[in-house]
Amino acid sequence: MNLKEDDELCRRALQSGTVLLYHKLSPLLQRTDRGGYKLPIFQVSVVNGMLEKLGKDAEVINSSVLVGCSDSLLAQFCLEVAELEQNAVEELCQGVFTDLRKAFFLLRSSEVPLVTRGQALLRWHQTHSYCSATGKPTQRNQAGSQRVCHSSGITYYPQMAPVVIVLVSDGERCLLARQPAFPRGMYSALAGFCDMGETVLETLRREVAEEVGLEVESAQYSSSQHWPFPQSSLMVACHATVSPGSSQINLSGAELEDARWFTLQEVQEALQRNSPPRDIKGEANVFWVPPSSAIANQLIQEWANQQLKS
Ligand SMILES: NC(=O)C1=CN([C@@H]2O[C@H](COP(=O)(O)OP(=O)(O)OC[C@H]3O[C@@H](n4cnc5c(N)ncnc54)[C@H](O)[C@@H]3O)[C@@H](O)[C@H]2O)C=CC1
Ligand SMILES: [Mg+2]
Repeated sequence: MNLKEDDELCRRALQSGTVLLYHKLSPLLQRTDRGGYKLPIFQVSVVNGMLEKLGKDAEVINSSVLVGCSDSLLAQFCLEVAELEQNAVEELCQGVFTDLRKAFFLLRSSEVPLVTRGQALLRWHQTHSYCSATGKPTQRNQAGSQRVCHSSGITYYPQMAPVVIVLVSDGERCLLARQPAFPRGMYSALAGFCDMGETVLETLRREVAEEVGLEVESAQYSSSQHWPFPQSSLMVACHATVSPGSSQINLSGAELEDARWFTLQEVQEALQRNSPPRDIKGEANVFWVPPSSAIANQLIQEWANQQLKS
């Protein structure tokens, strides 16, 4: 917390901290010996060395934004290097800048929260460099935890839009749906943004009614997750039930391409597949679910475990 409030302290923490690199909001990933990918976290001295080799001003490092603190209490920062030559950075850092949606599937679940938080903060800075009241430039503090317009006195803080994501069950089956933009074969839980002033339960009931025409009987909170798409959301994950007698799906609006009830067996098979399945080529109809780093996967796992118990 002190690092957010105290510019000088934060500047010092940066000198001994670690940095994640992004190029136009795509994080740098490195290949592992086992053919997978990992998220490299660089010592600031390494990034400074890289800047020097590229003939860049050492001041660039000061535009890093504080993302968090490691288990060993080292401050962690993220840095947008869009002004540097992408290939040159990739070569020097032995990595590849990778679209975040792809990185989601490539990284371990434990690496995902950090990489998404970094991108969300960098994106927020890029889109809040002007005051929406005066149109004048805003100034960030050293940590990048706020921006101030000195003309209007308004302080801006990074924002998240609340979203409810809900796995609906009729007791025997669970309801999963797909949007046209989803990768082929992938189905997920229903989701929707909270309207201004709504409670989580009101959003949940409205979204289920709007998207699939069902009336929720009961609902229960499960957990939450930060989600970087399309801007920055706080996903509030819930389970809900509908009465088995009123489970007729009625797709409405253009948002969903399909919504279906899936049995426990179908869901278990999907959970065991890779996300996305490697053998997807030619198999247009193979059903799979979001990867374990997505909260939808966690809801589906919880539902399957609950069904197995009962
Ligand atoms: N983490 C996960 O496992 C999953 C995450 N999601 C995410 O949940 C979010 C919401 O799901 P949707 O079904 O798309 O929402 P939705 O059902 O509310 O429909 C999206 C529409 O809502 C409107 N909207 C209202 N407030 C908005 C805001 N603050 N930002 C953007 N659009 C807003 C827009 O017109 C947009 O086209 C998406 O960002 C999606 O990526 C969805 C499924 C799984
Ligand atoms: Mg939706």
